[in-house]
Amino acid sequence: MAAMTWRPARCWCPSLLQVFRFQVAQVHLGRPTMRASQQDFENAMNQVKLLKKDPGNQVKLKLYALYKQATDGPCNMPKPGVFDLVNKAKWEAWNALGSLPKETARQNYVDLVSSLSPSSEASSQGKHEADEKVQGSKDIVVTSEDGITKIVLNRPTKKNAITFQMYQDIILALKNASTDSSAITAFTGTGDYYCSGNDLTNFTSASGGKEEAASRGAVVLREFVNSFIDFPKPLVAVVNGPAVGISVTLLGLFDAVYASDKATFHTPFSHLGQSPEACSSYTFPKIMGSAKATEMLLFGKKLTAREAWAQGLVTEVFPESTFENEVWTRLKAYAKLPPNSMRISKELIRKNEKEKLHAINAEECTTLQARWLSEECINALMNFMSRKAKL
Ligand SMILES: CCCCCC/C=C/C(=O)SCCNC(=O)CCNC(=O)[C@H](O)C(C)(C)COP(=O)(O)OP(=O)(O)OC[C@H]1O[C@@H](n2cnc3c(N)ncnc32)[C@H](O)[C@@H]1OP(=O)(O)O
Repeated sequence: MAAMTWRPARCWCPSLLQVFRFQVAQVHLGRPTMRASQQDFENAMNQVKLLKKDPGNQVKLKLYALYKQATDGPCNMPKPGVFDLVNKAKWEAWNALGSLPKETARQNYVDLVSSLSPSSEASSQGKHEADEKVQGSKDIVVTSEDGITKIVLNRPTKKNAITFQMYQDIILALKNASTDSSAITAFTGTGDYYCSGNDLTNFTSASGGKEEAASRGAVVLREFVNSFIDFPKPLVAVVNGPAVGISVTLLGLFDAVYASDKATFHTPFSHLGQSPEACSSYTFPKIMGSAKATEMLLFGKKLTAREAWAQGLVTEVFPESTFENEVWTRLKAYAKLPPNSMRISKELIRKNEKEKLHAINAEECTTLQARWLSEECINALMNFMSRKAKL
């Protein structure tokens, strides 16, 4: 293979790549404790698929590089284009391993996978086994009592950012809640955040090319938002803390929004090279007027709970100290009202716009699918992922 001339190209995110090269160099120097068999290697590959906790992008790039080195040997692919940021990061990772022998790469891969805390994974798997059987993942917890089905975003270490699995779990939870014995369905978050929106690694960690990931994302998003448009029972958001992105835009499809006074409401779509979703391109101007909607959806103005209340996005703001007690006491009382009457009244309020909302949702998803492939968006996602990588 012709020696690859390596020019110190202007890195799109030098800190991430430098950190990554440094880490890969460490792996390169790693001395295999024993020679991993092919079976060990295959077992390690299967173990990666079972990891419950996302190991982060640096580790995933390292795993990718060691896998390629162990199976294909030294990097033999042409360097991707400057704007193909994700594949360029993967190419850099592999190329950084140089002439590391296949056997050593295989052993390092096995060692790295086994270091991703399999014991704690096992205990957490045991601990959440029951939950996952019910909801599909431990990150969405659904309970039903006092006439209220509560759907809880339960990923506090990641500010309740929504993964692809969580989108699916919420769709299922709403489907089940629409026919269960509860009168009201409520959403809330665990920890200090309500929700920090879409998990920004959803696309960078997705298998297949970025076009496939964007297409799949648009399909999931459209189904996800439709499940809110079509939900037949009173739907209440209990906003326990800061809300970002899709967790804010969805509020236009809720029937009531109760917020702690520590909650904030932020839709940084332009910053992310993205565009509005969850019908907010229609509901926000309708709720707060086009100028206030522009400040949020285009300029990314973050609102306090009181500002969101003044603009009609929030129904009522409660002091943090009494928020949980006041809101759940009120919802338990509302849940005792005749459920069919509430459902029929909601249908009267919403039926005239359902078709329009479905069409708006479809258009927003098509627009977003293109935005996710834009350089603006890819750069923004990479910047987010490298913002903590410091040398
Ligand atoms: C099917 C696809 C549907 C797509 C629909 C379109 C939806 C669009 C949106 O929702 S756009 C909005 C996306 N969200 C964001 O841009 C927020 C990004 N996060 C942040 O800005 C900050 O994390 C913060 C302001 C929310 C909190 O900051 P801070 O208090 O400093 O905490 P950390 O940043 O350290 O966060 C702790 C931990 O959580 C991880 N994390 C937080 N938010 C996200 C996220 N949205 N995606 C992925 N990961 C997130 C963060 O990386 C930290 O992880 P670490 O401890 O570093 O492993």
